[in-house]
Amino acid sequence: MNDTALSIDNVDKFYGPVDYGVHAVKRLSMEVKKGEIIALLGSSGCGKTSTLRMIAGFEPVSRGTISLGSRQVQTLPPVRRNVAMAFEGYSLYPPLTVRENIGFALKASKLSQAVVDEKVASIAKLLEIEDILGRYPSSISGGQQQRASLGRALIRDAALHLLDEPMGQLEPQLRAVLRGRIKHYIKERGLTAILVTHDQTEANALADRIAVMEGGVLQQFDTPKKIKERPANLFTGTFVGEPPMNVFEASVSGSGTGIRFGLKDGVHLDYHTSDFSHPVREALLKRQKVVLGVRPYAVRRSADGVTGRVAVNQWLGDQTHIAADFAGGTMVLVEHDRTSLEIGQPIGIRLEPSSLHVFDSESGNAISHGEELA
Ligand SMILES: Nc1ncnc2c1ncn2[C@@H]1O[C@H](COP(=O)(O)OP(=O)(O)OP(=O)(O)O)[C@@H](O)[C@H]1O
Repeated sequence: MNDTALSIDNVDKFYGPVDYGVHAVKRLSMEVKKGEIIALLGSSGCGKTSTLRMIAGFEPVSRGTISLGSRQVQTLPPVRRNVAMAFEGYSLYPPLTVRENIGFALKASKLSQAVVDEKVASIAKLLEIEDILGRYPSSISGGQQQRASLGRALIRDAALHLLDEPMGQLEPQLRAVLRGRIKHYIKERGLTAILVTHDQTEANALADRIAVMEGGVLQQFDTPKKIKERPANLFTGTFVGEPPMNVFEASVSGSGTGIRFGLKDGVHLDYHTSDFSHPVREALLKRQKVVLGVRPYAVRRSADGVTGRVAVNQWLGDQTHIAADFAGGTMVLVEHDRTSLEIGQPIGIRLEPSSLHVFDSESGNAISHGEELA
């Protein structure tokens, strides 16, 4: 049985003439399995909405193919794709009430009015919009319109559900509650969904796999855990994770028993050759320059570490964020206890070899993550 819900194969999107206009999506290829929830994550302008709109059929594909199951759809109009979409701009029908807007999606399904009403009531309860079902779109708030649009998409029994920033207008507490409910709803029904977001918490909480995009290029397509632990390149490493990964340019040199990373301001990080596996050692010593990355949660304070000076010490209620001047840059540490460090105080900073992410200084591609080659 073919369990592929969606295949995107070498897709390019140009706004304006092909090869000369704005190149919004570049040679994108990805496959989504039935029942998966995928997040397209990236900063503004990275091409995620263009990708979603091409899948839905609202934007023509400049090159490449898009298939739903075994059906190529890139030339079909939206109505013939069997795709349900919740838009950023809501696009509810103004002359219909919220109840009619949500139920409208089931018009073609030949369900009895009683069944439609029951389904609408159930999705409205899930989205906490039961009290506005009789109102018209013009008389409800942006957040309510967004939930109505989401309800209209989720109620459908489509091959694919596309959700564009589905909770962008909602308050944080409501977002957190709805995230859980929406995920449960999608999973319970075995729906396949792609959501666009620039919020990594949302992507991590909802998605089975995250597609990280930047500059129209897919940077990495992996589980949230893999993206965090094994970022494919410097972009993904620094984009995903809060606070962001610390990065430092470094030279690499080896002696008989050691590997030395030389950072700015004469700072050296010395490791024993046995701290790295043979393939990692070989890959590192082939280079003269690399970029070292370490997550703030993985930085340790230790008397025998390299000296940094505290520049910021902030207790956030459940964790401390410390920023230290270190090797010509800033090293951020996250600790679980409240610390009493003074500004300007020297601290010893230790980077365990197992927590080091090493990237190629030219391509930005990952070379190793701790013990393992990337
Ligand atoms: N209709 C258009 N005409 C010309 N350029 C466009 C058009 N729509 C988008 N673009 C450009 O294509 C690129 C990708 O835009 P897209 O909307 O897909 O990004 P995005 O990641 O969804 O951003 P956002 O989160 O801000 O919506 C951007 O450079 C954008 O300016």
